[in-house]
Amino acid sequence: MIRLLNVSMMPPGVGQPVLRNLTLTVPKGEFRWLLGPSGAGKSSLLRLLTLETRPSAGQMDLLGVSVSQASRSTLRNLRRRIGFVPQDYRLIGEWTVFDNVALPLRLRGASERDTRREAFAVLEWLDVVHLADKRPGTLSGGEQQRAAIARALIGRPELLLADEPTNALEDAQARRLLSTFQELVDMGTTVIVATHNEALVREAPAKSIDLRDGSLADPAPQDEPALHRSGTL
Ligand SMILES: Nc1ncnc2c1ncn2[C@@H]1O[C@H](COP(=O)(O)OP(=O)(O)OP(=O)(O)O)[C@@H](O)[C@H]1O
Repeated sequence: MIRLLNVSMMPPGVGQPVLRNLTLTVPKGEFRWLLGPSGAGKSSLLRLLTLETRPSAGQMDLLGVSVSQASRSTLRNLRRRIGFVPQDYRLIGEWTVFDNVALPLRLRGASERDTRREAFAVLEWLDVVHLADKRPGTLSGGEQQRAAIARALIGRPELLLADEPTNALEDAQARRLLSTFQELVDMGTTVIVATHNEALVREAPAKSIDLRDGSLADPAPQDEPALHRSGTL
């Protein structure tokens, strides 16, 4: 469950908030599109939800943790429960795809045996297992994007956040990614996907968080109960 109550966010050195007074709830195991024109605040909201930045006002509860009151170690544990696919992938160029994907588990001190098993499982899931030994710089944009998605999924996150995860994918791959999101939702994962891809949104209609100029375009629907907890997005 994600709950924001009157949350604003003002980056340091910026005179005005880039997110204003957001109040919204996303129940566990639900999917939301994160929509809005360029500059509306989608990436800023994802940065809040990945705990890269903190609210400057308001209250944010993520996966049962009240973020403003949480200790450093609580936040560190919370971060491990969140998977993020950044817009720019952030793959480490000197490492193989396998090592990039394995990183979250290695940071947690998982055994090499478990790490290999999980890494190959997510690489297969994302259809990039044949690229395990390649370096990101030798891959196409779509391949790098799928590797970044595999890295976000390796820890079996309870919350998956993705920033434009289909912008380098061909239509068939984007559709396939939609079914991966559906599988995650069916497993109880909360999934939030920022996108400009209107065709994709039409293909998988679901509730959305609509931002305009740092605020919710239409605050009311966020408070309505979920219509679909399973089945199609
Ligand atoms: N750290 C920062 N310092 C200054 N301004 C910022 C900062 N972060 C975001 N902004 C501003 O906040 C606004 C929202 O930016 P954000 O990147 O969240 O929008 P977006 O909806 O993700 O846009 P796009 O679809 O183009 O990626 C923009 O006007 C941006 O310039």
